[in-house]
Amino acid sequence: MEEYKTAMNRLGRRLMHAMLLSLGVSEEEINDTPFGDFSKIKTVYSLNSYPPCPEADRVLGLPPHSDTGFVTFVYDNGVSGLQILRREDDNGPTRWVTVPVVPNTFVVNVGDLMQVLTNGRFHNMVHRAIIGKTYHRMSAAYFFSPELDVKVSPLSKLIDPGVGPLYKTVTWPELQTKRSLSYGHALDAFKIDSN
Ligand SMILES: O=C(O)CCC(=O)C(=O)O
Ligand SMILES: [Fe+2]
Repeated sequence: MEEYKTAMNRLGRRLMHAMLLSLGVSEEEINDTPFGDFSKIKTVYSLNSYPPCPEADRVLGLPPHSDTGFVTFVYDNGVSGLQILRREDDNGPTRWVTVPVVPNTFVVNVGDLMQVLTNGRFHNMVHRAIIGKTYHRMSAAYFFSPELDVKVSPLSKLIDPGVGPLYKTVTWPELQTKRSLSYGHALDAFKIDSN
């Protein structure tokens, strides 16, 4: 387990760095944040079990939500069931799309705090888990979030000078509290109105 944790942390760090570098944030600026070297990152590992149900259409495995941290890696046992909410676009109205199962890969969910950190450049992903009629699905989610005392705000490089930050400074527990009140819309409370 320790070995797995070390490997996952290395992967999470590489991913977060790659995401920020892709937006033009320098390695130096990333290392200036309280989680650049990952010393202030908190990880949570959660195992989910979704047994089959004859009336699968009438139940949900996990209700719609966005993860509140930075990023989440999801690994499953090869049974599909994770769905993401696609917003209305040229291909159709707002709809649930099943994430295809690709063996030996992780699905990465972008969480609320990544949206804050990148000032909305990366967007959180609303998702849910459905239940199958026949197969038992299991998944393992590895969450990367800041330590409880870390204040997250948009990186200055990603703030448009004419507009200012789109989100207030927030800690993970503050976001979690809002989440329990308005499931799936926790971030709304921390948006800065540009008017
Ligand atoms: O089981 C899944 O695929 C999703 C799990 C998930 O969204 C969560 O644990 O937050
Ligand atoms: Fe989730």
